[in-house]
Amino acid sequence: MSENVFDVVVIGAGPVGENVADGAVKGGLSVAIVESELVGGECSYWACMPTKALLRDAAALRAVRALPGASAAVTGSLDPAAVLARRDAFASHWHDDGQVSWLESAGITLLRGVGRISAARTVDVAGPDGHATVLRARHAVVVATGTSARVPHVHGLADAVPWTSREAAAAQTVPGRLAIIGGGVVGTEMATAYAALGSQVTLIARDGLLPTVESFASELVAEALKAQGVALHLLTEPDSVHRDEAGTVHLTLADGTTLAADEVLVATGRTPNTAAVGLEQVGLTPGDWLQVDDSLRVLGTDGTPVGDGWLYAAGDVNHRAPLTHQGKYQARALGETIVARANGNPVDTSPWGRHAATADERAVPQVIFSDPEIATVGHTAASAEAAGIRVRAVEYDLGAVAGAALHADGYAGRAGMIVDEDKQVLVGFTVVGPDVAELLHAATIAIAAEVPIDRLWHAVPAYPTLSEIWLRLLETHGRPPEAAWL
Ligand SMILES: Cc1cc2nc3c(=O)[nH]c(=O)nc-3n(C[C@H](O)[C@H](O)[C@H](O)COP(=O)(O)OP(=O)(O)OC[C@H]3O[C@@H](n4cnc5c(N)ncnc54)[C@H](O)[C@@H]3O)c2cc1C
Ligand SMILES: NC(=O)c1ccc[n+]([C@@H]2O[C@H](COP(=O)([O-])OP(=O)(O)OC[C@H]3O[C@@H](n4cnc5c(N)ncnc54)[C@H](O)[C@@H]3O)[C@@H](O)[C@H]2O)c1
Repeated sequence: MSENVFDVVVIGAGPVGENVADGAVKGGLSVAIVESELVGGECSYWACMPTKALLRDAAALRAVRALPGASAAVTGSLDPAAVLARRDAFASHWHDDGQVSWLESAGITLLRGVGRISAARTVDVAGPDGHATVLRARHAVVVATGTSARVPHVHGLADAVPWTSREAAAAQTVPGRLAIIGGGVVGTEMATAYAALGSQVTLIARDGLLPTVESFASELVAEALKAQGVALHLLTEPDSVHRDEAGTVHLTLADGTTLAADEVLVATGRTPNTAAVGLEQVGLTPGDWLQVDDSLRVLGTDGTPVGDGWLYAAGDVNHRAPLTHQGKYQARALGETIVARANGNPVDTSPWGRHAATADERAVPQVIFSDPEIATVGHTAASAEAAGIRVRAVEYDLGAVAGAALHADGYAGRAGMIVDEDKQVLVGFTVVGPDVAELLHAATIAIAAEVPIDRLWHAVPAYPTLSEIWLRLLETHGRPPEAAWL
């Protein structure tokens, strides 16, 4: 067994672990990163990149078909083999050489194997060749181990060998019939992708389709999925699943409906990869999400940082905002935090402070790449109310904006903004419609910068663009009374 000492040890080389390591190295610290599968994590090989590649061709085709002159130039149909081949390239053919080279160029030491905390500031690495290494950290250990698909306890489901998001993202053939359990983001995006690739898709959504977004957005996507031939079974769930000898999967739903499919995809949420990272060594329960404070230090059961604050958790594993961009945002803050503490410098975790991941609570942007797309940031009306904020919600028909009508014939979309009526600032924004993803960042800036509504009236959208929705929403809300926010 060999032993090595570094300033920082990171467990998990997904997008978040990589960025924590990079930040610490740039601050002059030595870093070892431990990875048990592929450097780059879920996002690069089985999540963001391959799934968006599966969706992109169908979105482009839809855009062309909404314009009579352009659609005349499109004579064939989608080529699934070409889509899957392009997806393979975006998943780097499931090889991580490129990201390993980047680690090397950044000066980060990679150890292949499973990392496990064995004592304070100590990580044991069980290498694939049976070689064990002990890593000691002078300053910090960071857990960035992400999540795995959660498979619910449904009778017969595990025996039916279901697809998880990994198999859906990496499939080499398109099933004739695909049943999807779960109407969240994964379920909705994969229903969109596989319907376009030619599968007969059935989606079972216990809590309705996309239950956490504004209903005007989820309803438009539900209608569009139905129009694409997707069978929606809402507000019910599977009671039992069985794969017969011929390979057909049979599902019986709680409402008595029976279904048959060639594959079944489970998309019912995630479970943290903490079962084997040695949480018991620090008095925590293996398999639990990691609770963290504002500087991402792991908290013990008494709510105070573990040990003297040497253990951190970033990304999906802390359950704050399980998205790649938010995890990388945490990673940037955490890299600087570890460097500051190592140098005995102060750490600013006040709201919007240099070392605080405040946006995780106030301004999380997300694009759901359904057809039509949904783009959201900050609160919905329901979440603002639950947070005790006095808000006013206004909505507007996006299709009525000149830029939208020009963008596509029959453009159907809608947008809504949530205004904190006491502070007169935007706290939430949702838009649904074809090609709305790039509209989102303006709203993210308005929320993170707390731009007063009165000032937003001076941010004039160009004509004729989709962004004119901003003007219509402001007009619908009306100008705040003078000095209302003082
Ligand atoms: C189907 C799907 C699509 C998604 N699409 C998007 C999207 O479009 N946009 C977006 O922002 N987010 C998307 N997400 C979410 C995104 O994938 C995650 O937020 C992101 O991957 C989290 O990064 P992470 O570094 O925290 O964890 P991960 O990417 O999960 O990386 C963790 C790494 O740790 C390693 N590891 C785990 N345990 C150990 C151990 N004990 N020792 C050593 N290594 C270990 C793993 O092998 C893995 O490489 C999607 C998720 C799914 C499932
Ligand atoms: N474009 C993106 O940003 C993107 C894309 C995909 C995934 N992600 C992230 O990946 C994570 C996982 O997504 P997900 O869709 O798996 O989880 P999710 O939590 O978004 O949705 C899971 C859904 O499954 C349903 N469900 C749970 N148990 C069920 C059961 N037994 N039967 C039927 N339905 C059941 C729930 O009602 C819920 O709506 C999320 O954090 C998401 O943000 C992001």
